[in-house]
Amino acid sequence: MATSKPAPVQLNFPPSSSMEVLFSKEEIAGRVKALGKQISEDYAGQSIVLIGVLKGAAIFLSDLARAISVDNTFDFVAVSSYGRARVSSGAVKLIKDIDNPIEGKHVIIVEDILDTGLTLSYLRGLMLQHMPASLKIATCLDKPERRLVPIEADYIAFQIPNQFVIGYGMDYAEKYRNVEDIRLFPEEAVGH
Ligand SMILES: O=P(O)(O)OC[C@H]1O[C@H](OP(=O)(O)OP(=O)(O)O)[C@H](O)[C@@H]1O
Ligand code: HPA
Ligand SMILES: [Mg+2]
Repeated sequence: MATSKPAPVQLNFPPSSSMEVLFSKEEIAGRVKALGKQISEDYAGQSIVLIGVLKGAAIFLSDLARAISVDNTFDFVAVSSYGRARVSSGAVKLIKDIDNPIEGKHVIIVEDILDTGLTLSYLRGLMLQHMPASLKIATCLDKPERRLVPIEADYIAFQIPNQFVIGYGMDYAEKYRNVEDIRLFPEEAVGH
């Protein structure tokens, strides 16, 4: 009797230098500076808590925090999500909560990318339970075509079409987070 095993997933890791640059590090720096200025104006005279979503948002948060001139502190959360691309149930689970209370504080959740919206809509609900004075969302990238739940960011560096990207914190199978530009990951290299 023939038994058929599922084929092992083949992951290809082409060099990032072979990938098309969508946004150069200079363009990113320009947009981050502009967002920092906008946030500083919107929160003039107040202090804010930035909450980064590990791991993707770490690099954007570190640049954004330094582009904001009003008092700010930061904290991190981590979530695990299961088969986001394939399963529409979109189960998201918190695996690291905030370290410090945010009740009565002005909070901005910071993400690298808003894609289906499942991660941010889960986190927004969770953070609202902590009764912050206000809650907004800043994202480096917004991929509106992929949205499965209605959610929008308040601060967006760039909108992108439905293409997979890497760099500036974003990974493919944990690689390429340290790439300085945001680049298009080639469709043909995605593991099947
Ligand atoms: O809008 P969504 O469809 O929910 O997708 C966006 C989320 O997915 C990625 O994180 P991921 O869970 O892959 O983990 P990572 O941040 O550690 O890369 C990305 O960093 C966002 O957090
Ligand atoms: O385009 C993407 N790149 C990396 N991680 C992601 N998570 C959701 N979309 C993406
Ligand atoms: Mg993430």
